Amino acid sequence: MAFDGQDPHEESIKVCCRFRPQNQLEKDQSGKICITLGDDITSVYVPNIDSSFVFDRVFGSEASQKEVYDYAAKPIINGVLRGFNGTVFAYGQTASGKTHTMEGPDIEDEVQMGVIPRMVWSIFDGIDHAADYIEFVVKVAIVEIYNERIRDLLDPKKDNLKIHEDKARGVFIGGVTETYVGSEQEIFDIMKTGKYNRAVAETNLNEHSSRSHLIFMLTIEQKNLHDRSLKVGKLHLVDLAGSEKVGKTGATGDRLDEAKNINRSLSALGNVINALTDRKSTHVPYRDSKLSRVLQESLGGNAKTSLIITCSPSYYNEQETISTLRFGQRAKMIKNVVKVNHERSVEELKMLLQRRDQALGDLRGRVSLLEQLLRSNGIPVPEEHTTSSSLTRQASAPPAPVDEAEKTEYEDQLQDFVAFVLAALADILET
Ligand SMILES: Nc1ncnc2c1ncn2[C@@H]1O[C@H](COP(=O)(O)OP(=O)(O)OP(=O)(O)O)[C@@H](O)[C@H]1O
Repeated sequence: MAFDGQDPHEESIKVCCRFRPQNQLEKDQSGKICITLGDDITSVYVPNIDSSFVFDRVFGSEASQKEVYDYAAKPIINGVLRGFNGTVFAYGQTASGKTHTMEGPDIEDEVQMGVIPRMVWSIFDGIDHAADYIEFVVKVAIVEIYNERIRDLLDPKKDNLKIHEDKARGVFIGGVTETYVGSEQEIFDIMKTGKYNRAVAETNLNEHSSRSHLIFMLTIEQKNLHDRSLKVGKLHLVDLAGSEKVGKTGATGDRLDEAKNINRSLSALGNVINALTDRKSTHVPYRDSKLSRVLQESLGGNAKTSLIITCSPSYYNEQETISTLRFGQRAKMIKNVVKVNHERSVEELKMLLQRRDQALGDLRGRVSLLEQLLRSNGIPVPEEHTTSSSLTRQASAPPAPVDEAEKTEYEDQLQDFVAFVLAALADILET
């Protein structure tokens, strides 16, 4: 495995906190604010619990979509274009601004568009500016996790997809529809299809968009046409379900089950984060929920990850805001180990074999030339040899290679043999 000159290295998760403006309900409740933002743009103080929380960046309610994207998501997208895995996810209570941040109120409006549409523009911009010997393939998939089932939003009949893991691909969702895309507009159309399929389920199965986790997955393969090497970057953009406590929702019956499932997957996510940041913990419970399993590489694994926690500034939602801030603070301690996913393509391997065969041919030619020289000087040419040490005692012709695995050994022996003949010739010249 090659790493594009960059060895695997540790990288902390980047955690940003975004406060939205107060909504009408909050203004009607009293309009009181429960937080004070620090002048340093990285801290937020909660007077009621006399605690400060420090993040990589804290965005106030006036922060633009572009500012949030440029700081929290763009570096991750650039990483994916260099062959790293990347994840941007939004966590916060219902109506705190997760969807506003990830999608935005209008995915085609330049000012209002959120992280996902901005990412689409960045990716195609990156592709347009890449060297012309790099060939790109971009694939998109969209799923939601609802009541512990993974549903394919590009083919809703697939409503219980399974998670698999193997050495080459890491953790992945088996059988998910991956659509090849060649332009920004194609991705926007796919996003609309996904949104439509999600909305159809909504009318059938209660209103659930804020109760399911939405995962937008994008894979970028880039083939270098010069050396045939292949890099694969995977991007996960995640809009989580609301994180509020079950009690506050006033849910009963099916809704209560739903709320418990959301809580279960979010608390499983919290447990994973706790285990990753607790030195005493030896087991990370990724398998306790579909969500934590899908995000396995993003938390403590091979991915550049950015978490955007979204909060209400209102006194009315203070408890949820504090719990979100604590979640973010804990996540900030996670260290991932990231590396470029540099895979060997079949063409690259064929080319390397071809080069080695050529080098072997060159060596053989050199050997027969040297043998002729030996013979013309009346020196007997050794018949067979096995190791370099036996060469010094009894020179011999190298054995024919049996298979590819033996070629390297054969090559070494040829080189030893050439060295031996050169030494013999040097002796002749001296005498
Ligand atoms: N930073 C912001 N600036 C202006 N309006 C915002 C901001 N964040 C959120 N809003 C508004 O607040 C409302 C709720 O936001 P949003 O739907 O994004 O919440 P959510 O966290 O995704 O909720 P859910 O968990 O239900 O999906 C929306 O009307 C949205 O436009």
